[in-house]
Amino acid sequence: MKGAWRVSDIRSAEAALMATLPPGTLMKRAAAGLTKRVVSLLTDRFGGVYGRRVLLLVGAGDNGGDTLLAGAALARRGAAVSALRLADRVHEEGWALLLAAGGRSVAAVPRTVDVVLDGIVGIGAKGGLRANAAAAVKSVRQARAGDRARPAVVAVDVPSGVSVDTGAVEGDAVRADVTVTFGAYKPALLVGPAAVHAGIVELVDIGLRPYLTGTAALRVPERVDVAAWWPRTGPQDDKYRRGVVGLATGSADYPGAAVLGVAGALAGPTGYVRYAGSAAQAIRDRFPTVVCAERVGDAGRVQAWVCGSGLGTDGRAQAELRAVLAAPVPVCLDADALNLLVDGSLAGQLRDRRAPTVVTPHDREFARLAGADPGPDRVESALQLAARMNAVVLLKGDRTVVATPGGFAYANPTGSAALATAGTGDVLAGLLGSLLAAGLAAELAAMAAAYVHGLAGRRAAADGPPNALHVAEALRETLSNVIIKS
Ligand SMILES: NC(=O)C1=CN([C@@H]2O[C@H](COP(=O)(O)OP(=O)(O)OC[C@H]3O[C@@H](n4cnc5c(N)ncnc54)[C@H](O)[C@@H]3O)[C@@H](O)[C@H]2O)[C@@H](O)CC1
Ligand SMILES: [K+]
Repeated sequence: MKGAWRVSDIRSAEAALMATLPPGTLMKRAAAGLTKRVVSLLTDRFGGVYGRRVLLLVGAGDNGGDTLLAGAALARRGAAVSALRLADRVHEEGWALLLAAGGRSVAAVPRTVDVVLDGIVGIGAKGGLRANAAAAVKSVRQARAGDRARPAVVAVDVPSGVSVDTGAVEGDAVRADVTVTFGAYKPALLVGPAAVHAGIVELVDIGLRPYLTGTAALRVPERVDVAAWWPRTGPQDDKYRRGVVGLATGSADYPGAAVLGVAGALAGPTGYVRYAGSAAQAIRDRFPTVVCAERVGDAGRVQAWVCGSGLGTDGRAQAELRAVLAAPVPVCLDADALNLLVDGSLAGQLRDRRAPTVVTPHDREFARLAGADPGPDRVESALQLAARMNAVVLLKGDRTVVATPGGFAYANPTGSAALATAGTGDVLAGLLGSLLAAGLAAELAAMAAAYVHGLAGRRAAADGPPNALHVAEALRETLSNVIIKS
C-alpha cells in the first residue's frame, strides 16, 4: 500500500534526515532520480538525449534547484537545455551549474521543445500560480495542442499550481505526463483533480521513509493488497459459510437498480444472494440462483445487507431501511437509503449500530447528508462525515475516497471516467455488500470493491462506451485476472 504524507510531515522528516547528511545531499539525490527519468522519457519518445530540446521552468525555491541540477546533467549529456526564470532569484548554485554545462537562459517559452521540466514550485507552494508562471504554462499547453506528443511535461515533485495537501486545483496548474516526486507521495498526487494533473507518478527514494514518523494522510492500495484482502473459498466452506448477502433495493418502478445490485453481488465472494423487495420477479427471471422475498423481515438470515438503490423514499422504503438498520450485521447504504437519512429521523438508529455501516454517496448525495459539498478537501470532508455518521464513507469520484470514523483515509487509484454512467453505483454497492457478508472489514471491503469496480469499468470501456451491465459483466474476468490468479 502506498502512503501519502502532508507537507508538514515531509518537512519534519526532511529536517531530521538532512541533519545527518552533508548540505545539498538530498537535492543531489532528487536531481539524480529526476535526470534518470527524463533520460528514459527522451529515449523512449524521441530516440535519445543528444540534441533534444529541454525547457526548464524555474521558480524561486529548491524545486527550481532540483530542476536546474537535472537540467545541468542533461546538458552534460548533450541535450539543448534552456531555462525560463519565473522569479527574480533562483537557486544560485543550480543556475551556475546549468550555465557551465552549456545551458542557456531564455525570456519566453521557445517554439519547439521536446520536454518541459516544471520546477516552478514544489511543496513550498502558497496559493495558485502567479501570472508569469501561469502565462508560461499556457504557452506550453498551446504548443502541446499543436503537436500532441511534444512537449512532454515532467512535473518536479508536484505539478505546480495544485494544492499539495488536498489535491484541489483551484486555478491554473501544470498538466504533467509524468511527475517525479521525492521521498514520499503527497496527497495531491493521489487524490482529487490534482491527481489527474500529475499523470504517471514516480517516487524517487531519497532516504526519507524512516524519518516519516506521523500517520499517512492517505493510503492507496495496490493490486497485491486487494488480492490479499479478497476472501477466498476454502475446502471447509459451503454456500452459507462463504457468507450470505441480502439486497433490499429496487422497486416496481425501478427494478433495474435491483438487477444491477444483484449482478454486482453475484460477482463477489459470497456463496448465496438473497433479495428482498418488489422487484423480485425481475430478479427471479434473470438470476435463478437468487432467493427472493417481498420484505426484509421475510428474507431469512444474511451476514450483510445492501440497501437503497431504486428503493424509493415512501413509507414502505422507510420501513425496509429501518429493518435493515436494526439487523446486527454490516450494512451498505446507497442512493435512496441516503436520501432517507437526510431528515435525521434515523440518525439515532444509525449511531447506535454496533455492526459497521458503509455509505456510498456521490457528491450530490454527500452534500445532502453533510449539509455542504465535499469542497476542495475531499479527504477531510469524507473523514468528517464518517465521524459524524459513525460510518465508513465511500465518496465516489475519479479517485474515490474511503474514510473511516476512526480517522483513516484511502483513495482508489483505478478510477475510470467510464464509470460515470447510470447504474454503476448499484453494481458497486452489490459487490461491496458481498465482501462485507464474506467477513471483510468495512473499510477494506469498500476499498476492494472500488478498486475492482474501477478496473471492471476500464475493461468494459475497452470495447466501447459501457453501460452499467457491461461493468457488471466485466467483474468476473477482472477478478479472475487480477485477484484470483495473483
Ligand atoms: N527540503 C528538502 O530537503 C528537499 C527539497 N526538495 C525540493 O524542494 C522543494 C521545496 O523547496 P522550497 O521549500 O524551496 O519550496 P518551493 O521550491 O516549492 O517554492 C518556494 C518558493 O516559491 C515561491 N512560491 C510560493 N508559492 C508560489 C506560487 N504559487 N507561485 C510561484 N512561486 C511561489 C516562494 O516565494 C518560495 O520562494 C520540494 O518540492 C522539492 O522539489 C528536494 O530537493 C529534496 C530535498
Ligand atoms: K513543480
